[in-house]
Amino acid sequence: QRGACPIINGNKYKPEHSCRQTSTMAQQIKYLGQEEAQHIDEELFSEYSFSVDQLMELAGLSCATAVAKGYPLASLVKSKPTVLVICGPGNNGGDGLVCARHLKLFGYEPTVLYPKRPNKPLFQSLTTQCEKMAISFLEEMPEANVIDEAYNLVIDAIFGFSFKGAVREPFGSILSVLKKITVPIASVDIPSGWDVENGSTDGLQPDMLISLTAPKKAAKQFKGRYHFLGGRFVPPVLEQKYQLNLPQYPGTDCVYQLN
Ligand SMILES: NC(=O)C1=CN([C@@H]2O[C@H](COP(=O)(O)OP(=O)(O)OC[C@H]3O[C@@H](n4cnc5c(N)ncnc54)[C@H](OP(=O)(O)O)[C@@H]3O)[C@@H](O)[C@H]2O)[C@H](O)CC1
Ligand SMILES: [K+]
Repeated sequence: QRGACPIINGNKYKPEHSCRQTSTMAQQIKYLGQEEAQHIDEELFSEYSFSVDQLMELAGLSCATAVAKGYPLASLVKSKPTVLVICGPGNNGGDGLVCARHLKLFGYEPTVLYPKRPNKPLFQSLTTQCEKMAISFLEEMPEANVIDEAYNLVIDAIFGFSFKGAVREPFGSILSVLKKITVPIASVDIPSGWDVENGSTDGLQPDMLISLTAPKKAAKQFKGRYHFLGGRFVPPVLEQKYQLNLPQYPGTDCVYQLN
């Protein structure tokens, strides 16, 4: 069923409808602006009483699942199933730590670069969980040729929907290296360094994008091979309030392939 119909009829999608039938009444999935994404996030915590770590766990699991679908273990070209996970200073970085842990459980060999660590219990716990699962942490960003030789792919969990302005160090240098690598990049929620609404013409060009909750406007500029939707935690009332028109996730899957 997945991808059979490009027009999505929110949670009222019925498989027996043909595309011709649904196109008259269906609406496309919504692409969120920066403020709207932040409002939804805030509402999930305040009105709906979710905790950050609950949603981060589901977001990170979605990312690991999308990676496993796009880059199955059997398809990897290096002798070991190595993955470099680069984590930023906010919740996007937290998603990356959760993703690394699930990738390890899925049989990958993740290594984490986490150069700016917030002094908060949540991020310290996520770091400890990774360390206790024998996931190693790098001290510094490797050169582009080293990444190409050592890793099958890179997970970009540096910045998400709160990114604004010119990139500050050390992330400017990290992004410059990422622009030079040839192994695929999978970006969590937004390709890091992209304007959340307008994208970027000379920024990263990830091979995979995993949009969380709903795609952000920048995702319209995404030209990579795989666009997944993840973060299957939105209560229907909230979805309706913001008219997200989310697709029906297949069965019990935590990701939906948009293209
Ligand atoms: N509802 C959901 O879908 C959920 C999504 N999750 C993930 O959370 C991120 C958004 O997380 P947030 O913490 O709000 O923000 P970011 O991770 O995008 O980044 C904030 C940090 O980045 C620093 N920052 C911002 N701009 C720059 C810049 N130009 N240069 C360098 N650093 C920058 C910022 O630093 P400040 O000094 O400005 O504070 C922050 O440290 C979302 O995208 C999802 O991935 C949740 O996991 C679950 C719910
Ligand atoms: K990102």
